[in-house]
Amino acid sequence: MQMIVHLGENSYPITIEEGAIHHIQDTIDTHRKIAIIADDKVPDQWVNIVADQCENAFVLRFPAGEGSKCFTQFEALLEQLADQEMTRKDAIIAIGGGVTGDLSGFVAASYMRGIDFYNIPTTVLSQVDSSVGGKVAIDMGSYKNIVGAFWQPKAVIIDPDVLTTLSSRQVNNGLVEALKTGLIQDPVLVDLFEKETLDLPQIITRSIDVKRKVVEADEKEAGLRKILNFGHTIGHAIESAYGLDTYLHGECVAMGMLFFIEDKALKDRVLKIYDRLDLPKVPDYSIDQLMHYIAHDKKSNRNSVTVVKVKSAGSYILEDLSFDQIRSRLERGPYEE
Ligand SMILES: O=C(O)C(=O)C[C@@H](O)[C@H](O)[C@H](O)COP(=O)(O)O
Repeated sequence: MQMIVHLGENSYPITIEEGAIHHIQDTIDTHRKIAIIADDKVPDQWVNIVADQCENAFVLRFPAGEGSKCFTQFEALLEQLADQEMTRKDAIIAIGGGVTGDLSGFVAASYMRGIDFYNIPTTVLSQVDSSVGGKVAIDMGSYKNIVGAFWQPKAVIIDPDVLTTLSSRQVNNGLVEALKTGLIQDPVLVDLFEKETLDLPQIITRSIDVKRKVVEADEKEAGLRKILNFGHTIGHAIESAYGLDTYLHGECVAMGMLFFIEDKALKDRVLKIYDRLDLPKVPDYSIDQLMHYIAHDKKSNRNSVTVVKVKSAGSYILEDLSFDQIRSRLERGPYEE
């Protein structure tokens, strides 16, 4: 199936289809020089399938992990594009997860002030969320996504078949972003997490459809798009406080959501889903340290931060909380009502 993200001249198609990786020419102009960027954990088989369909491609690998979303890696990739004499007419294809998409997308947004960027997500997290919407970024030290741009891809190709090479931890990590999407916008998506078997293609399709609509309504996060940050205010802070490679992004978002689910029955439901997904418990934390990171959140103002709360599945409340109010939320802890 195909969906279009309607953004005027930045509109693009999203293909969601088993086997889609075998016919990328349907949405990618492959008759030009193409830099394929993937981290070193993306299996060769996926990279080769894509490279073999391009007329003139070269592959750039970088070390897997959040640590690669840094200035050094960003610069190294840009240098390699220049060494390969990439021009403004050429393009980048990212194959991988959220880190690969964020980093390669920011390289694409920056090289010669912007070249075409295509995303072929190969993790659940990137297939349900990060590949769509054009947020591209690197981290600065332990501040997450603090340097970046909005740079929409020209096309996104989602092939659920490529998920077969992922570890179950990676699958579950990604599913958290889909659960997040359900909690803020789509109760049926939440129900899917309680079925006997998890229907991944359906979870992906429903998540991306919500994401597409939110991005169409608010591309640059002036208002509504902030709801996609449910769980991220405290989640990003935990991710930073524990070192960016201790917990996975989705695991931290799961922890962060608990602080702002404001209904006991819903929280119990969500905790059962967390058990099923084998997610880690919220570790001990220093409130001062988390507050330090929260103050640098992109949703922060001078003394407050916009947070997303959920009282019933499929609906959100956007609220400005003072730092003191956030502090008392942290004092109460994630498991209290
Ligand atoms: O696309 C968005 O908008 C999101 O907020 C999706 C988030 O799940 C994603 O993790 C995003 O990268 C975080 O955004 P940030 O603005 O807090 O860096």
